[in-house]
Amino acid sequence: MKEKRRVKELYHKPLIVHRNGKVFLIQDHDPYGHLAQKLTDFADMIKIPEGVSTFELSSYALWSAAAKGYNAKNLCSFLKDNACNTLDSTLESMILQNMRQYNSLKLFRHGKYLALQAVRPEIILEILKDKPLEKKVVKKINDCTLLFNASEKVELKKQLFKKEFFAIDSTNEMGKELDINLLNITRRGQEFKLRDYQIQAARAFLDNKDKAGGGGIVIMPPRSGKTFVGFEIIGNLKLNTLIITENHSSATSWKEEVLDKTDLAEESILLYNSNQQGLEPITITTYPYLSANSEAFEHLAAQEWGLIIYDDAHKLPAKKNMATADIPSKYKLALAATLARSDEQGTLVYALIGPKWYEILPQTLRGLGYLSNIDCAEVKVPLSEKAKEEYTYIEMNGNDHKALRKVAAENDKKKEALVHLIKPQKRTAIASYYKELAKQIGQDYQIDYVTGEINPKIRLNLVEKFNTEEINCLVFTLVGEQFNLQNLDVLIAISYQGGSAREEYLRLGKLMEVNKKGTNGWFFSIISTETLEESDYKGRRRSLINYGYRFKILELKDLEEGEIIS
Ligand SMILES: Nc1ncnc2c1ncn2[C@@H]1O[C@H](COP(=O)(O)OP(=O)(O)OP(=O)(O)O)[C@@H](O)[C@H]1O
Repeated sequence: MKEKRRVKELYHKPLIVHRNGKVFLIQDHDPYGHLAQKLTDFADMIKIPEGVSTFELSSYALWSAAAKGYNAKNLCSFLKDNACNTLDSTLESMILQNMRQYNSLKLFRHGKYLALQAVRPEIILEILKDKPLEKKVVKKINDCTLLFNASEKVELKKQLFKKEFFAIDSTNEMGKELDINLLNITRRGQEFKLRDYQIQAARAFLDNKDKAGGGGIVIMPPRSGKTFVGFEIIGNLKLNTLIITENHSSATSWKEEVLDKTDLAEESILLYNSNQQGLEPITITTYPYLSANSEAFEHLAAQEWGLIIYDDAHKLPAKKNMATADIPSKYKLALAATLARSDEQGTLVYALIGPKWYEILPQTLRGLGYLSNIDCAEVKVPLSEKAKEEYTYIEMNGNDHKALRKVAAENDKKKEALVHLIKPQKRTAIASYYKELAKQIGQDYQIDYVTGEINPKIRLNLVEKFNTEEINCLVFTLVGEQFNLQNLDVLIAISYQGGSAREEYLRLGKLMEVNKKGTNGWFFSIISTETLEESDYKGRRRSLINYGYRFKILELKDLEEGEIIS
């Protein structure tokens, strides 16, 4: 009895703060997720599975917090008030040290050079201890200032970041004025109003932007309206803007939205895909286009932008995209659903662009009714006799994993599960990594399919037909990832790009927007048991569980026995 009381007392508060900076949140103590949301102000969300969420007081998150106006003493008091353990003194000094970093280093132009100025000579001495940084120095002009070649900016920021130094980039240009206003009634004639959290996100950027050289990050889940946060910021800054997106489809959709929801004339908005074009006050382009066309890149980089919006900013740390961070602009906004990357370089965005000014968690938006609740299920089916024979043959003769994954993907038995899951009254999308499989399902069940082989115009037309509810079911491959499928009830995955957690999150993202009926979304993944596909899927399932989703495991007989989708 005494022991029980002791344990209860031990966990009578919501947080456990580890000396290495990990913060564990016991969700039972935070039923509405307010504390989890608060933690995003100064920590990075690592995972939020049911039960206990994990956050990390990383150096960049603490630097961001200091930039937002938090002080180390208040932050430590907050942690102490909410933690059931005693705060380790080494952690307290780590917090203090990291927060002191804010405003201690500045980058600015010095003639044709880049100057890095520290508030104390010891910081410069520390920097010079790092060989790669020391090698880049052109000249030391005094105890607190080093000069570098201007072309080294991105590399310099990258290396400073590696060593956990954060420099405020004050090299930014002025930009040109732009007369632009958001419309309350869109050009398509609909009422338009920003949601409260979108206004907060834009305010967080606008209020803080000048504290760290004009750059900053906003993190919001898929389908939460990051585009509109971007508009609110453009509408307030009223400066010429370059928008860089992940692909052509998303660039087109930015253009359509700017046209629909602002008073800017169509000729002032440009989809930039040829360096022969003149630039417009709002120019939209893509990372792949810029990385493949150095002339176009140079052309854009020679302008004085007022604002650059990096959409899907998790793409920025990719080697081929990183140079885009060097395009000069007065302000820079990075928009992302997550900074997670398989190479773990996502947080480099802090160094390249600036602090995290705002983050809202998916669970907060689900609680507010802006994102739908999604039921996830893994449907396990055995290999058919034919597939089993093929699978075993490959295993015994070279064990080619690519070939094994394909056999598992094309397992005939999956179709038995599929017929139970496609309901005429439910709006359903079927996702397949393998295009032949997508085509075959489409042909076997007379469902329209969107694959890379289909003419882009026809693809767009099929998506439009789906979104206007002329058709209720669609099969898509990787090319379909870029399209927004509206008012979806069910997503069924039938084949996979190995263990890609990103593909999993993008697929799930298609169900996140609340459907017209306000019912839960259903996400089914059909998996061939005792194959590589099954082991790949474990990691994918884990990644969604870490975002707070719950999984049911179903077998064929469960589908045969009863109605799974209500
Ligand atoms: N303020 C709003 N008013 C009306 N609809 C909204 C609003 N905000 C978001 N939406 C809806 O959410 C959808 C998603 O918006 P948007 O494409 O900007 O999200 P996103 O966060 O960029 O998503 P993704 O990460 O998938 O690109 C919009 O098409 C719209 O239907």
